[in-house]
Amino acid sequence: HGRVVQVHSERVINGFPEAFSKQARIDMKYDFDPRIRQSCLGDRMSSVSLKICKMIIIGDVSVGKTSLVNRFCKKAFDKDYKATIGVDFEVERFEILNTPYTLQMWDTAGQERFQCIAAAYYRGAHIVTIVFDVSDINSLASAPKWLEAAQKENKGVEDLLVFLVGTKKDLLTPQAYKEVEQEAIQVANKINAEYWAVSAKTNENVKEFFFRVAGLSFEGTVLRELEKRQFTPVSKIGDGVSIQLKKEKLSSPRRSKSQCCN
Ligand SMILES: Nc1nc2c(ncn2[C@@H]2O[C@H](COP(=O)(O)OP(=O)(O)OP(=O)(O)O)[C@@H](O)[C@H]2O)c(=O)[nH]1
Repeated sequence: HGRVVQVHSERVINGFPEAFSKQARIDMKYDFDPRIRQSCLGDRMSSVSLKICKMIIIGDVSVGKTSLVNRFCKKAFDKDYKATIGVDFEVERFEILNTPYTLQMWDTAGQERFQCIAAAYYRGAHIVTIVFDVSDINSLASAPKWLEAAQKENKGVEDLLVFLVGTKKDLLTPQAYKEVEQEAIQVANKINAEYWAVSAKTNENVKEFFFRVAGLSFEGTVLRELEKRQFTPVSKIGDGVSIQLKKEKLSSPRRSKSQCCN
């Protein structure tokens, strides 16, 4: 119990991470839920349960999925394309409102021939990031198909957080980008996703995007935990009593419908 892993100062989140676009955002809030601030900063959340969310990163071949993850996790950009074979895995540890939080990132292959391997890793996702290339409009048109594939492996899960991320923003002029953005926002709204545009090459919006993912998924996790505790007779929020929640193994194949991330 307690904070055993030191989180890098670059991964500390105290303010509520903002959305990229007012026209295609998942929520309309500008701050963490007050109940979350109260319980996290009062240090009542951190010792109780492990907060881990699983994000899958999907999308057409060569749109820039691996580059996006590598820019954030390794601070690197490789201009040469190396196909992802099946799936790659990265972990980032955050500290959000004094509370340790882990984001697992499953970077999957876009190539058709690796699809059946990759799809096996969609299961148990809490966050779905669909990536497209802003300089290739066909890759945007594929977004609904990718979401369907993710939903197929997560049947009955109602609270998937979905992001639609346009990459390679550096390749377009501002005017050309604006035109793509209009279409992307329409697609995002249609599939209930939050829209972002980034460049792994220039690092534009990369950190902001991952912070937003971490912030929103963390909030969802903590709120569910608080709700669950309200139904736990031995302890109420604020009474200072520590309760034991069962930790699930990292490799747990699926969560139940309402127990995301715990
Ligand atoms: N200019 C530019 N090129 C990028 C950007 N992101 C990725 N690329 C390039 O696009 C190509 C494909 O990038 P990857 O990250 O390997 O694409 P991927 O989606 O992971 O590919 P698969 O996993 O095989 O589907 C590489 O040559 C990258 O250098 C970007 O933001 N700007």
